[in-house]
Amino acid sequence: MNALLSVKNLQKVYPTKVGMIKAVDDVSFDVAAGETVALVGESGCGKSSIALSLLQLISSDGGTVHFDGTDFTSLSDQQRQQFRKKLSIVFQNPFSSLNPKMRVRDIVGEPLKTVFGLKGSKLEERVAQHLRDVGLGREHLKRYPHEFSGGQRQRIAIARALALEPRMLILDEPTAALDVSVQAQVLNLLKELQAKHGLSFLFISHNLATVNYIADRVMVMYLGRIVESGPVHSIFSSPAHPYTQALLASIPSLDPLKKNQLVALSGEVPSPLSLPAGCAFANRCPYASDLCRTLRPDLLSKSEAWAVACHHPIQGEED
Ligand SMILES: Nc1ncnc2c1ncn2[C@@H]1O[C@H](COP(=O)(O)OP(=O)(O)OP(=O)(O)O)[C@@H](O)[C@H]1O
Repeated sequence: MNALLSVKNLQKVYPTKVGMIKAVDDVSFDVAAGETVALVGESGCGKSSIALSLLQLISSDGGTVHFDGTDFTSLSDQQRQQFRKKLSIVFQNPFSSLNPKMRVRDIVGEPLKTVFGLKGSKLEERVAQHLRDVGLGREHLKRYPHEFSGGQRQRIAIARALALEPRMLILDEPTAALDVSVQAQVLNLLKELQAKHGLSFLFISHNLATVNYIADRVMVMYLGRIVESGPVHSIFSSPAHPYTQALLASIPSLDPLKKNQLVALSGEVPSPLSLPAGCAFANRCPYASDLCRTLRPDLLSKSEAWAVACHHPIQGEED
């Protein structure tokens, strides 16, 4: 696979008054051009820390992030600004991510002005074109964010992210704050835009039904580490990691039109301040052995595109 984004051994540690939190621990993955890779896991497992470290919006504490062949972590701030054009982010909450004092024309136009130097009618034309791409019209140019619904605001955020003509979008729970019917419309819009512009997506979500609908591959995270990764259709029909199995069992349906947020699994999640020596999932795992409690399993290939970090992976029909 020819990777557009290649992350190797990424680390992110937060020093706190009571100790160090390893939010991202030795995470490696690739995203190919045009591919959608999803990152799922319970709250606090480190998904946002990965997204922010990829863009170096927070500094990472180890590892490399190559985008289009260049190591993002070794660039100067100025060089990084250039690169952020190619790798953009859309945040979860369209109510807080858009400046309430700016008109849509300026929200979408600002990056076009500062980066491409557009002004006057050329700028207005380009903004109108980006708005059209996300299903909004010229009549919206002069309006402020509070005049729009949640779904429309997320469309504006997407138009802004696409204004710089990036090759990849990081989508951090892009539909979580929206009504279910609107979620489906935004997901379909993202798919359309992906096909039109050949975009890659890193799609961060709590919602497995949404992931099933939009992603090619999925990475399941638990306490800072990837515990299973591979094609969505394989993993969702026959999960190999007991944690993935438990996540899938906790949702009633893989229909993206149903509200399918992850529910809390039984058993206590270990404190990120003092992780156990062995597998971090062992205390919640029905299959855990003494080996699991003492030796942390590595993420090993199960088949060409499928990897799992478990001493006792669940055997599926394909095995
Ligand atoms: N600025 C910070 N200072 C200290 N700890 C932090 C900070 N940001 C995140 N953490 C901790 O790092 C861990 C990973 O958090 P992160 O927000 O990346 O997880 P997440 O999977 O994105 O969660 P959510 O789905 O709730 O957004 C958590 O234990 C969290 O409490």
